[in-house]
Amino acid sequence: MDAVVAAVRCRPLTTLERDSGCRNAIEFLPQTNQVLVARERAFSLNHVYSEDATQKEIYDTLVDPVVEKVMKGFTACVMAYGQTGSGKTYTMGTKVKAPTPGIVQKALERIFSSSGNFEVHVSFLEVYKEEVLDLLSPEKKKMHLVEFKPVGLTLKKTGTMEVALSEMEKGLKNRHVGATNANLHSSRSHAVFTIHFSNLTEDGRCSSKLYLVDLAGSESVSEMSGDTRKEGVMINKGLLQLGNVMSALSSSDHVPYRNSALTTVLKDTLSPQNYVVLIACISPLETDASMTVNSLQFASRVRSIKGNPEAGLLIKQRNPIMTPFKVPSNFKRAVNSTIATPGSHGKVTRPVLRPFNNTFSSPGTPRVNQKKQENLWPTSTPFLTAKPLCADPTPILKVNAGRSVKRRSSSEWDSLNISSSTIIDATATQVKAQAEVNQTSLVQNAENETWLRSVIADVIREELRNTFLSQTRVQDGLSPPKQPRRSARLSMARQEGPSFFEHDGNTTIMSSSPKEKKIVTNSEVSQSNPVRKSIGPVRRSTRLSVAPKPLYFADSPVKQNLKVTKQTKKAARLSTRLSMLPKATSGNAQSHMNNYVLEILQSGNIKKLQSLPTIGPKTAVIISNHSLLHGPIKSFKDLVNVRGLSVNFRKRFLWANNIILEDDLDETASS
Ligand SMILES: Nc1ncnc2c1ncn2[C@@H]1O[C@H](COP(=O)(O)OP(=O)(O)OP(=O)(O)O)[C@@H](O)[C@H]1O
Repeated sequence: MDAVVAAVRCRPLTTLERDSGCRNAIEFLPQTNQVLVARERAFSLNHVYSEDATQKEIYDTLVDPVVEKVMKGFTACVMAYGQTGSGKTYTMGTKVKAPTPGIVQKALERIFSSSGNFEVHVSFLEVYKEEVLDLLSPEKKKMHLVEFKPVGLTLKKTGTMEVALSEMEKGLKNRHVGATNANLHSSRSHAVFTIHFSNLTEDGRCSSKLYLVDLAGSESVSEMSGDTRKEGVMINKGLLQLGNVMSALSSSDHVPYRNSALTTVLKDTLSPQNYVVLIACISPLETDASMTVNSLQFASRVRSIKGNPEAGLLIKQRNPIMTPFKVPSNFKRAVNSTIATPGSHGKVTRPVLRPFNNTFSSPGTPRVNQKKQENLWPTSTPFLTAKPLCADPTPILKVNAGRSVKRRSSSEWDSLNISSSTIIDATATQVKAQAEVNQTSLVQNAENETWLRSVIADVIREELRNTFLSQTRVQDGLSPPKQPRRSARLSMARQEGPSFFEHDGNTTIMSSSPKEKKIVTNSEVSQSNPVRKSIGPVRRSTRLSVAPKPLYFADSPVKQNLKVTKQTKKAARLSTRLSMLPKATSGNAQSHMNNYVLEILQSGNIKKLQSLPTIGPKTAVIISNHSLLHGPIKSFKDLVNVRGLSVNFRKRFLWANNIILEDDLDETASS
């Protein structure tokens, strides 16, 4: 059987739809596994099921082979995708008291009817507004994702099919359901019911999982308002990212699993090394043809993924000890959120020094609750860490890479003249720079540990001095000196110039300000501090952070304050696009301009359409699908009739493209 299978199932017309004269716009060509939408667009998939197909037929031909594979140790996923009200929940059977047993019920029946020594656990979660909720926990707790896995997800051991189904029904009562235009009981979240199967053989335990996913319906949010609209936006976001993951899997690109909660949760299973079955559920209505085309495009994309689960299983068997490095979940979260650099979502793998907690957090990263961080440090972590110095007078310096944690003895600290616990806020840019410079080399070179200690001791001494001075001021009845804010301190440091040293191989420039720059040779440096000799060149980011402001800012004071926001970027893009379009100066030129834009609209070419302002990839697809199904757009007025575009789209489009219509002028004049 194929590793990745894409199928389509069409629901029948309801009695109401038939009575109101709706026509079926879908035709099936079962011999060639093709489906034809509105007699215009044909899609070829692995299986096609017309409205007459039964639940049993779908399970037997599509899902049963996958369940067999799961019982042999493979991981698999069966997903129902489609617009709202197209029959996803019906097909999967994820409904309380489902009228006909769906895929979930039949898969459980198949598993529990098999003989052998095995264990089954089930879990049930939903992704609602980008949050992952455990449906089997009584309080429906929100879960955090660590290493792509929801931490603390409830697993229920089930010995019979009835118990497993009752667990699912319990979870379904917790699921978010609401009414939409298309469905009175519409699922407003993506539901993931997972069967964890463990085969207890003589050789040991062989575990696998079957993910049964009832996705929320893709929908056009332009006709929605309030909370439903917000839900719709989130649903579409998850589905869009799912589409991106599928595209990346089919083209062997980087797979952006982390871009949404849904794809993060499904990361384990959405891989060419697993079995994936996608059922695109479609509506037969002519009015839904555009959404149907979208669903079938998604299914075609999935179909093009080439998988090899046999190889995946081989890898799994060859590497049985793949247990990941385990650290407390909240520890990982704390560390990841603190040291992440802006724009990066990846796990931090390099050693990181954080001697002064929160002081040098990078812009945009949330600060971590200091109380929470206490006692979170495991004895062996891949991070080089120093415990926040504020709470403890004997800071712990942990240096990893196989070394044990070293705690400074009290006599050592006495020799540093540190007498009491002090709140240390590392005000010196020097420490940040030195710490960053030595992040890597510190781990590799044990000598540097001594140097780091001396740096920290320097700062502690400095801070003690400041504290002492401020205390004296208080005793003398004076208010303590105010500490400038971190941003102010950084900018002051930048203006002063490098307050640290630069290293260029032979010489080291040491200076406290640009005025008193002193160049010393390496030998001098090593005499004064033998450890510094082994320090590598200063990182570029560090040099930039301490460098004086660029000179060209001096000539243009306005530039200095200019913030590049999203809006300014967008405005700049828009003006560039506009400048590329021909300018309408006279009446003749205006009509020329109108025709030019209309021609692009009529072309229905997605790439060309996107060259017009206000048309992005999504709008381009909507217009292109409209042209395919209803013929090319005849005039700008037709934009109002394109399903999926917002009410104000035409107005915005005309304005942005410099289009002035005579009718509009007449209207404006009369009003
Ligand atoms: N193949 C089918 N045969 C008979 N009835 C069907 C079929 N598919 C769907 N239906 C009916 O259509 C209605 C909508 O189906 P369902 O709730 O499964 O849609 P959905 O895609 O899950 O919608 P949503 O995304 O809003 O949750 C239900 O009343 C269901 O019974």
